[in-house]
Amino acid sequence: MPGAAVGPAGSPGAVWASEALLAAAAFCLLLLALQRLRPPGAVPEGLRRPPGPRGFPVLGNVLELRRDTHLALTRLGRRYGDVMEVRIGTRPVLVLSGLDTIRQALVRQGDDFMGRPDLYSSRFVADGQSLTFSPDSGEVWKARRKLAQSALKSFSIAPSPTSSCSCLLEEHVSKEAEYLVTKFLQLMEEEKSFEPCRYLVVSVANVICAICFGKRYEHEDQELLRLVNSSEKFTDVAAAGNPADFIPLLRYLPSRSMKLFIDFNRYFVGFLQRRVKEHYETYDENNIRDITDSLIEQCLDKKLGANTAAQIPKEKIVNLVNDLFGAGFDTVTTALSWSLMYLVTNPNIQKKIHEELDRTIGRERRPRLSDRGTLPYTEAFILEMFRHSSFLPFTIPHSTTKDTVLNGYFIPKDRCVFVNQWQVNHDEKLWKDPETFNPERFLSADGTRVNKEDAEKVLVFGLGRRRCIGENIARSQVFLFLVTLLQQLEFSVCEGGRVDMTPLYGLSLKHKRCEHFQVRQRFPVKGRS
Ligand code: HEM
Repeated sequence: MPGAAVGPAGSPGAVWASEALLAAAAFCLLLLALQRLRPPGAVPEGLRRPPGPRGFPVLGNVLELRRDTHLALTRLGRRYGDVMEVRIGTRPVLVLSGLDTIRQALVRQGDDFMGRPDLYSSRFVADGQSLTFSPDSGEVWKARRKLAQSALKSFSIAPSPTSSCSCLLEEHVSKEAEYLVTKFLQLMEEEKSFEPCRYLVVSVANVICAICFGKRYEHEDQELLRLVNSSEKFTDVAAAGNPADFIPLLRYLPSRSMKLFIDFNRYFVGFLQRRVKEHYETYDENNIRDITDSLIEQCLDKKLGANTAAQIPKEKIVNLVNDLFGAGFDTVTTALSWSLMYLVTNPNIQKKIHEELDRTIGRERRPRLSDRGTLPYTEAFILEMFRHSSFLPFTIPHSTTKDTVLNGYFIPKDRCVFVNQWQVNHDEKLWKDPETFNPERFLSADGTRVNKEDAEKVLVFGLGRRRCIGENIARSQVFLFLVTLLQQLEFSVCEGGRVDMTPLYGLSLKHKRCEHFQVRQRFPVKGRS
């Protein structure tokens, strides 16, 4: 059309211009749509994929990570940085190190990193309904977490109606710790040496049993012993990096550890179901005895509709007790057993704790939770035990809830994330001589107080949305158990007895049990209040 390219509005030229505009707009829309059709996981322009080691086809980096995964990933992190990607089988896993990077991900970008991956082993925990391990991180998870937190609070910090203790938790722990003192002295008389973990685990389990079920077990109770003494069957398979979680083929091959894991979970659920059934049979709405009763109350209250529990399917309320009981005994027992190992291998440190206890609490009265702020050396010892042992080397695996960016790296939705707590606690940029066990590193120059900033660098309870809900209870328990034991007893290992502190990798790092423990009573017990 001659002359059509120029002309006033309404002329053929104007029609051309608007067609060109339309075409340009359509082209932009098409580009946008194509961008949106970017294959999942593909890196958008201007961003990078996290660096990481090349792996073998099919296996990925599994051979490098097979043993002491926390150490292997710490070594690799030194080379590739705080945001690194490895492959386990064909599945990419994001590994986070460095306190600042972990704080950025779990706290400042907490919503993006609060998911849990759908791992094969998690399907067997609490019949796939676990608050802690299941992939749910939506509204139901939030409501369940809130309910579990409030139940835990009600039955631990609530005042004790029957004793002079400041709260129920203090009452339960004091009772169990006193029992341990008597038991250890009796074992010394009868056998001259003993293995302490077997007794610690029942006492710690009794504290969480009292809170959850209002029940205490004898140390010889076979039903409880079978449960608490086989927890390593759980921690072996639930450890970060278990190949069967990432390489589907392995699920079809016979595996002894997987079979033990499944059996353990079945027994665990059965044990808890029996307790819940007993509670339903004796339930009295005017006498809410423990956490199980209070969860039953929430279930029955659901029809009222206004409370948090209203959003949660009924069966997912009472089985919250699985998570509380499961998380509550192995972790605190492991903390106490590492503490005893550090005490017997560092007698000078034990002596300083004894001196502090004699000076501050004396010998006439029982230690209390309120003594916590008054024993800086003992607090520093506990912090150093958490840091040095880092017995939960990783948090429970996280996953991303949407596409996100961390430190300039693109991280797609549903990426499995390992958070390396061990690396933070042994980072030379944060700690002087990190491999040395030295409680003093947490104390002010005059030794009279714990340096809060240093204490907050120790990473054992996770951070952000998924941070441990039992942290306060756990810290209080470790403190009161230890202080009550150490007020009365001096721990040592009999002559020639070997103490092997090599950590054995799992969800929690354990040490080999030591049969050669001895105790000495520090002073005769008389008329204690
Ligand atoms: C020294 C003892 C303990 C340590 C070191 C510890 C540590 C942890 C860690 C690292 C996590 C995972 C955080 C994450 O994934 O980012 C966690 C989660 C959890 N802990 Fe603890 N914990 C201890 C004791 C307890 C106790 C006594 C209870 C309850 C009675 C408890 C209940 C839980 C629960 C329910 C979760 C799951 C939270 C969620 O997924 O939302 N923990 N804990």
